[in-house]
Formats: sequence, structure tokens, C-alpha cells
Amino acid sequence: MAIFARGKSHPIFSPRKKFIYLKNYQNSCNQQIPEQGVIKLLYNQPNVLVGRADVASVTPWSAPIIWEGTFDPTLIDSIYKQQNLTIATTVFALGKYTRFVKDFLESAEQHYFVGFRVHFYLFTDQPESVPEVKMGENRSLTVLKVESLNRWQDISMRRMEKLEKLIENELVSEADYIFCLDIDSKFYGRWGAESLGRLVGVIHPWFYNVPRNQFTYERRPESQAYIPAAEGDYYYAGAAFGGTLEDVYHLTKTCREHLNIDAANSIEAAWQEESHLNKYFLLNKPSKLLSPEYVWRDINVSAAQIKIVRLANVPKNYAEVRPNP
Ligand SMILES: CC(=O)N[C@H]1[C@@H](OP(=O)(O)OP(=O)(O)OC[C@H]2O[C@@H](n3ccc(=O)[nH]c3=O)[C@H](O)[C@@H]2O)O[C@H](CO)[C@H](O)[C@@H]1O
Ligand SMILES: [Mn+2]
Repeated sequence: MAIFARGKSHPIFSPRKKFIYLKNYQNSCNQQIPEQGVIKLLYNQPNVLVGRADVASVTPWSAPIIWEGTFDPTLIDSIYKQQNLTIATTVFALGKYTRFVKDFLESAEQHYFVGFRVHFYLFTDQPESVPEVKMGENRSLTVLKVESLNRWQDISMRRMEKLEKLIENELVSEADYIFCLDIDSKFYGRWGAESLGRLVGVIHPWFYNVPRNQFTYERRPESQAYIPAAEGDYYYAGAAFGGTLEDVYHLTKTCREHLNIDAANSIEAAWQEESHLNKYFLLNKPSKLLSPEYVWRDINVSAAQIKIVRLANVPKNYAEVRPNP
């Protein structure tokens, strides 16, 4: 490889530790043995004949669907750690939703991209109410003040515009990947590098096992989010999406434009920006899908296919917590 043979001459080819992947003769997978600048990572031999048999782990367009048992956490983290990545993560907490911030951030410290550089961006109308949360090394939180809004639907939808502007103004040179998450949620299990991809959607926990004519897509042709009953792939959650900055920028910009067109036509999609996100993912197929493990309904609800809950909705009294019905 000529470029590497040049050695020190080019700064971007600074010497790095190399990984050699070995067959694992024991049964553990996380031993790292340093030896003359080389790290040997021991892990189980991949087996072509063994995998999850109870769920699909690939889409018809050949994008992986990530479930517990389809990846080796130590292996995948160590591959991505070589790239020195920054993962931007956005959440919004307006009105009474500030109550969710503490648990969200504290649980993220335990489970979310542990060992990676993570930069949280919290949009709130009450910066003074953001609790002190001890962040680990290489992890930071930026609080951004936004105006309060009277309707939860507007709060939820406006996120697209705020994200578009954040990426445009700040993130392009600051992060490699971004995830945009609901704040009324809490981490219970690992969420790591297996989730990284160019354009990433999460299969909604209420609709992974129902036919598409039951998906709650927007069904009125007047809306930009319209999807006819005989179309659609999966129903994606509005509570989590991500990818590279370029791809998520295009997603947020497109959804914001479509939300504006709908507003000008006095139509609001059935599930606000989630409906527009679903339309976007129909036309722009995600390169990776995350199973409902990544946005589960409620930690106390179980399902045969869900072997681990990584992030779950925090149950809430909608009438009490939202500013309007
Ligand atoms: C699991 C899932 O896919 N949830 C989606 C669903 O219902 P949800 O019931 O999850 O919506 P929600 O009430 O959590 O609102 C979405 C987000 O908006 C923010 N917020 C909302 C109200 C408020 O007063 N203050 C505030 O900060 C907060 O970040 C919250 O997480 O549909 C919404 C749009 O209709 C969003 O697409 C949600 O992501
Ligand atoms: Mn939510």
C-alpha cells in the first residue's frame, strides 16, 4: 500500500495501533493483549450458519436491522474507536418535559456510547432548570435556549427546523454522527457503535409486527407526508433517528420544508414530524435500521423478540405533562 509506505510524511497517516482479529479459543471476547504496538482482540469466530432466526436482520434493500445477537459489542466498538469519532446527540425539554432530563442524561452516562466522545445538545425554554449531571471524560452538554410554545405538536414538529439549523451552523465541523432522541426516555442497556450508519431509523415499538395498512402513516393525499395504504416499508419511530451530519441535515431540511408546506395548506399530519419522517424514509431508504430494542415502549413490557431493552419510553400522564390536550 503505497500511501502507508510513505510513513510519517503525511499527518493524516499518523501511526495507529492496528488490530488483528483472531479466533477465540476460550469463550470470552473482550481480552486485549498489547504486543509490539499491535492489539489482538479475541472474539468468537463468526458463524455463517448461526444467527437470529426469530426476526429479520436485513431489509429487502440489504440494510442491516440491529438486534441483540447480531453483533459483537466489543468488536464493533473497537473498530469504530479507531476512527476517533464524535457523536452529537440532541434532545428537547420544553415545559414540564424538563423533568425527564436528569434520568435521561444519567442513564446515558451508563449505557450510551460509553468510551466515545459524545456531545449532547439540550434545547430548552428553561436553561436554569437543567440539573447538574456529572459527565464522564470526553462527554459534554451544551444547553441551548429556545422559545416556549403552547402546543406539544408544535414543540415536537419544530425540532426538525432546530436540528437543521444546529447542523448547518455548528455541527458540520464538530461531529461525525448525530442522533436525535426523545427526552421522555431512559437507557437501560447498551447503545453503542452498532447503531452508527449513514442514515439510521428505528422500528417503532408499537408497529413492528403489524401489516402496513395498520401503520399510522398520514393517509390524506393533501399532506406532504401522505403514504397510501398499499405502500410503506416499516413504521419508524419519531423518537430516534440519526446518521452522518450530511444525511441527517438533508432529512431535517426536507421534513422542515414539508412541514411548512403542510402548515401553509392548513394540514397537520397525523403524527406530526413522525409522519414526515416516515415519508422521508420511504423515499430515502435508511442504510441501517435499529430494532425496537432501541426505542422500547416501557421497561415493564416484555415481548418474545426483545432480548434486551436499550432505551425505553418513560410512562407519562399525557394530560398532566403536555401543555395542551
Ligand atoms: C416513541 C415515539 O416515536 N414517539 C413520538 C410520538 O409521541 P410521544 O408521545 O413520544 O411524543 P412526546 O410527547 O414525547 O413529544 C416528543 C418530544 O417533544 C418534546 N416535548 C414535547 C412536549 C412538551 O411539552 N415538551 C417537550 O419538550 C420532548 O423532547 C419529547 O420527547 O409522536 C411524536 C409526534 O407526534 C414524536 O414523533 C415522538 O417522537
Ligand atoms: Mn416521547
